[in-house]
Amino acid sequence: MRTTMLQSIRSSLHKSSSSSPLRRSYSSQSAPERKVAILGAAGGIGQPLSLLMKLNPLVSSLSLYDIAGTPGVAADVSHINTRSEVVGYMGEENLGKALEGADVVIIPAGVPRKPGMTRDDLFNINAGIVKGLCTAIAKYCPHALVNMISNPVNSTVPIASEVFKKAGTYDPKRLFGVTTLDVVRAKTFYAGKAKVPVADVNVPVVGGHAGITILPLFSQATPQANNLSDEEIVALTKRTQDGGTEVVEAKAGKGSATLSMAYAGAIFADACLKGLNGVPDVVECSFVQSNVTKLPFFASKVRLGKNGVEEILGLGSLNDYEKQGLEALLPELESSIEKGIKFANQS
Ligand SMILES: NC(=O)c1ccc[n+]([C@@H]2O[C@H](COP(=O)([O-])OP(=O)(O)OC[C@H]3O[C@@H](n4cnc5c(N)ncnc54)[C@H](O)[C@@H]3O)[C@@H](O)[C@H]2O)c1
Ligand SMILES: O=C(O)C[C@H](O)C(=O)O
Repeated sequence: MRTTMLQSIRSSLHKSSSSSPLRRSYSSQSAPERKVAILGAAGGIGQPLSLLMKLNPLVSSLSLYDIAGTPGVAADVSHINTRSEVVGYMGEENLGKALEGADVVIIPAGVPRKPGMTRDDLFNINAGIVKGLCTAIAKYCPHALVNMISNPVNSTVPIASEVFKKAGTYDPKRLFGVTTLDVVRAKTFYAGKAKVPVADVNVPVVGGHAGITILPLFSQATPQANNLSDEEIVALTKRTQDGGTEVVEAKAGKGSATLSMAYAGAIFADACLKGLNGVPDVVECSFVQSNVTKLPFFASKVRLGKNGVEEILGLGSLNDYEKQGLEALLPELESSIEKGIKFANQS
């Protein structure tokens, strides 16, 4: 029973756009040494994400950093009999050690929403946290792939890019806003409505990670469902855009999505590791520096490789409803990006 459950979690983490025999044998037999650092590891997302990364056989060293609570989380997770060595680091004086040699840094550090708040309401606290952490990344592991989870992602990713530019370490191929939870939600909600097996579903989600900037492209969903009305597609779109708020309200003041986010973060980090390891055809949606629209950052499908972003895939063909959604999201996304850039340069 125990083995079966572990196997199924692992196989879910390892399932991706291509499941060739080459990939299966590669990941299980000859995975190189990889260090993953989680910043904010003792938090609501950080703890289950630490667990999921401990289950990932592509990780050889797991570095858990937070301002408090990491010794306990690290001791706990380290007893799990999987490949990675786990070390917990607590306090700013230990941040450098936590980051040194990291291949992938995942950042879920910062405050979450309460009911009635927007993600942008988190800016005042989280912008400073992200800026500090990215300054340390530039110093201690400038070549790591950075997976930004902290909200507002539409602004924290631009903040990170400016910090790295100032430090002279910016490589746009290595900076990612994690929007995987939007994809996870779109898949779940679509499968439920279209009555198709959820494991077979793919839905690209583009734009950004807040409200209307989250644009699921159900016209490109597979398997294609012909049984959904326009009204149902509108409702699915809105539910995907409001998925975070749905959880915030249900948690009634006790935070935002943590478990589903940890799952989504683990999927995205796994994709980054596979890309680094040379696994072909690893494609995930992510908020990255982009030429897909007139905006400097945009989420779309991205092919991951040995240097991070290998190729930014276009939007594909959009129907009229999606084209309207795209036009509508650009001003809000632009101002969130500008806010992040301005913050990084003035403070
Ligand atoms: N991208 C997404 O899809 C997505 C989804 C869910 C949540 N989030 C965001 O993730 C963030 C974390 O959410 P949570 O529920 O885990 O919050 P949480 O409060 O439970 O945990 C945050 C952790 O960050 C730590 N922290 C604070 N300042 C730090 C610093 N300077 N260095 C290192 N760690 C620090 C805290 O000690 C805490 O353990 C929030 O900003 C939330 O909005 C993003
Ligand atoms: O909604 C939030 O505040 C957290 C996160 O961005 C989410 O989408 O669940």
